[in-house]
Amino acid sequence: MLKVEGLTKRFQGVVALKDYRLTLHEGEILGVIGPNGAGKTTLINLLSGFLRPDEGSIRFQGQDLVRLPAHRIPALGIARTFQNIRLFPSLTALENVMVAMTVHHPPDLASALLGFGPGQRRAQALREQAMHLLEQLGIAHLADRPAGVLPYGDQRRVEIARALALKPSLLLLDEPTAGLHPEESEALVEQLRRLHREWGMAIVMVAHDMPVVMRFCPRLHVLSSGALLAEGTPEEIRNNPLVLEAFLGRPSHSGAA
Ligand SMILES: Nc1ncnc2c1ncn2[C@@H]1O[C@H](COP(=O)(O)OP(=O)(O)OP(=O)(O)O)[C@@H](O)[C@H]1O
Repeated sequence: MLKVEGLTKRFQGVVALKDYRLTLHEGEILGVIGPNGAGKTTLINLLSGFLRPDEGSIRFQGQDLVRLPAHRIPALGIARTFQNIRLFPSLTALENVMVAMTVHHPPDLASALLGFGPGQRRAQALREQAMHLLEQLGIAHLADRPAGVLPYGDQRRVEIARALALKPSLLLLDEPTAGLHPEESEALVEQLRRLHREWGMAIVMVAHDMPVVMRFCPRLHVLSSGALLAEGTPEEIRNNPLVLEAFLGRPSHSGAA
């Protein structure tokens, strides 16, 4: 469903991503790991259309994403979350999810969703779908609370519910467990696993949290200084000397643990 070739992005003198390639199949889960500044968020920004590459191609279900205007990408079924959560803080959790649904619906419904204009019956159906998404993430009881006052972990869940409201076939998660306690991370990963089983969307998850990535992702890419350093199963990555060196910042044969 996704084929990326030769993807390169520079910021002034910095090469944030260079010559990156990826083939992702329907329903596949890929974890992307790497030290700080390795290019992980840049990759998510490129795949979601937030950034344009300097070189390379991104083909998603046969379409060339690089040539499409960024605002058309969510409607194709690519949804993302952000490392630093970006919700509308004064809208309720439910409203945050409903706003995302307007991507697939015409403006009259968008206004109905927000409480005015025609299309109120369809709006009611979508309200129920949004509620169902909050239920699946275990936060239905928070539907009417302003998103900005929710605990961090619940804001992450609202963000994931909002991404799912796009009915994505590709979900891009940027550090979904950042800032969560280990038990919270565990619970969120369990919910993601269930959602993946039910929905079957492909997922690219960028994360620092090794236990989470290793448990959730059957296949990993390791980025280092913008380059694809290694790929493989969690087991292969764990035993790869290049990866140890990139993470520890010294040769793995130095005897350092
Ligand atoms: N908008 C930007 N302007 C200038 N440089 C940038 C910009 N975005 C990223 N960079 C640089 O590109 C490189 C890759 O950054 P990126 O945020 O993709 O890394 P990362 O792997 O996500 O890091 P972290 O784990 O710290 O979030 C870094 O050197 C970063 O400073």
